[in-house]
Amino acid sequence: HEGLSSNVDSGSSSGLPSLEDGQEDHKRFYKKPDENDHVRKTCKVESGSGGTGGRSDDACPGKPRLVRLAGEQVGHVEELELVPGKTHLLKTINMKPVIFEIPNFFTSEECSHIISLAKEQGLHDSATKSTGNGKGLALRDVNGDQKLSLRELQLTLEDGYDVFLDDDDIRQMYSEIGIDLNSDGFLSRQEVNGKTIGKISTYITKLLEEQPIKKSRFSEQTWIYPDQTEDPLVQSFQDRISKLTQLPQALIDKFSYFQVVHYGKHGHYNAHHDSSFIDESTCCHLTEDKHCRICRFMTIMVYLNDVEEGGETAFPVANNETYNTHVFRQTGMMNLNSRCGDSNLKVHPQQGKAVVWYNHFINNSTGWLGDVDPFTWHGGCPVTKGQKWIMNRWISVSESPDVDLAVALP
Ligand SMILES: O=C(O)CCC(=O)C(=O)O
Ligand SMILES: [Fe+2]
Repeated sequence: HEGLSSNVDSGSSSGLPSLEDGQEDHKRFYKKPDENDHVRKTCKVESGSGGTGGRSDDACPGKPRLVRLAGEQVGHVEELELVPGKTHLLKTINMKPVIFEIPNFFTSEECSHIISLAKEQGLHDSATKSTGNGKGLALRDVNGDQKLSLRELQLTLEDGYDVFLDDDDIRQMYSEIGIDLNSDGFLSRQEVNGKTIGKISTYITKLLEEQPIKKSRFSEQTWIYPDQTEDPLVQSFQDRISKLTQLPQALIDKFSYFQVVHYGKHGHYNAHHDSSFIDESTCCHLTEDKHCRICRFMTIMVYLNDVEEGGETAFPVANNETYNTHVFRQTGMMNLNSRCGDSNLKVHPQQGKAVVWYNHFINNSTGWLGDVDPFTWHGGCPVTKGQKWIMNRWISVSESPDVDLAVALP
C-alpha cells in the first residue's frame, strides 16, 4: 500500500509550490511603488502593430512586453472609454494583489443577452479535476506520525478528488466502509490495507453524485466562441477587453472564447488560482492540449446578475502579510464553502460589474509571463439565496512573445 511516511505535504508535491519555491517575482513586485519596475507606464503601442506587434517601452524599444495596469492605490479611479461615447470607471479596490472593479462594464440588457446565449447552448456541470479512480491517491501523513488524522485524510481527498469533507463526513465514511474500527479518528498503518484506497474511492464517487455540494466547484458552465458567432455584443466585448487591457491585439484575438457559469443555491467555487505555477518542463496551453499547463495572465470576470444573498468573490489571502501556502491549505482555508467568512477581501456581485486582476507578474528580463502572484487565491462564496451568473474571460499567454505574437490570424 501507499507508504504513509513518504507523502509528507511538501507543497510542491501537490502541485502548489510554496512562496519559498522559486517565487521571486512577488518579492520584487510588492516593494515600494517607486521601485516598482514591473509596471511600465511609459510603453507605447507600436504603430501599425495590427495584431502582430506587442508593446515596447522607452527603455527597450521594439521589444514586446506584457503590460499591467498599475492600480496606483486603493480608491484610485481612472476614466476609460471602452465603448465609443461612453465612460467607464476603473476602480482600484486592492493592491496585493492588484484588483480592479468596473461598474456597468455590461448593461443589464447585455448581461441578459449573454445569459440567453449560454442557455441556448446549454450548460454542463463544472469540473475542476476528474475524480479519478483513486489509484493516484497519495495518503498525506503531514506530520509523519505514521497515522492519518481526520484532517490529513481530508487533505488526501482534497488533492485526489477535489472533494472537501469535514470531520463528520470522514467519520461517517469510516463507519460505512468499515475502517477505523476502533473509532479513534485515526487511520493507523494496521488499519490501512490494500483494499482501503479502493473502498474510499468507491465511496467518494457515490458521495459526489449524491452531494455535489461537497465538490470544490459546484456550478454549471458553457463556453462561448466569438469566432463562431456573429453576435455584435460578443464582438464589442472583444473590443472592450482590448481597450481595457492595452495588450497586443494578437493576444486578445487568439483565445477569444469565454466561459459563462451559473451557480444555483449552495453553488460555490473553493479557493484556487486561475493559472499554474511556472514549471519549465511543461508547455503553456495554446490549444486545448491537455498536456500543457494553463497559463492565464489575466482574469476579467463579469457578474451577469444581482445575487439575492451570498455569492461574493472572495480573495482569502489578499493583503495577508504572513501568508504561507502550507498553513493556508492545512487549515482548510481553501474551503470557501464553509470558510468564506474568514476571507480578507470579498467582492459583492452586482449586475454588469467586472472584476479584473493579474494572475501573473511580468518577468523582468523577458518582459513576458512571470511567476503566478500567490496572493490571487480566490473563489466564489456559496450562493445562499437566489442564483448567480458570471462570465470569465481569461487572457492566455505563453512563456514567449515569439510564440504568442507570431500566430497569423485568419
Ligand atoms: O464565482 C466567482 O465569484 C469566482 C469564479 C472563479 O473564480 C472562476 O470561475 O474561476
Ligand atoms: Fe477563478
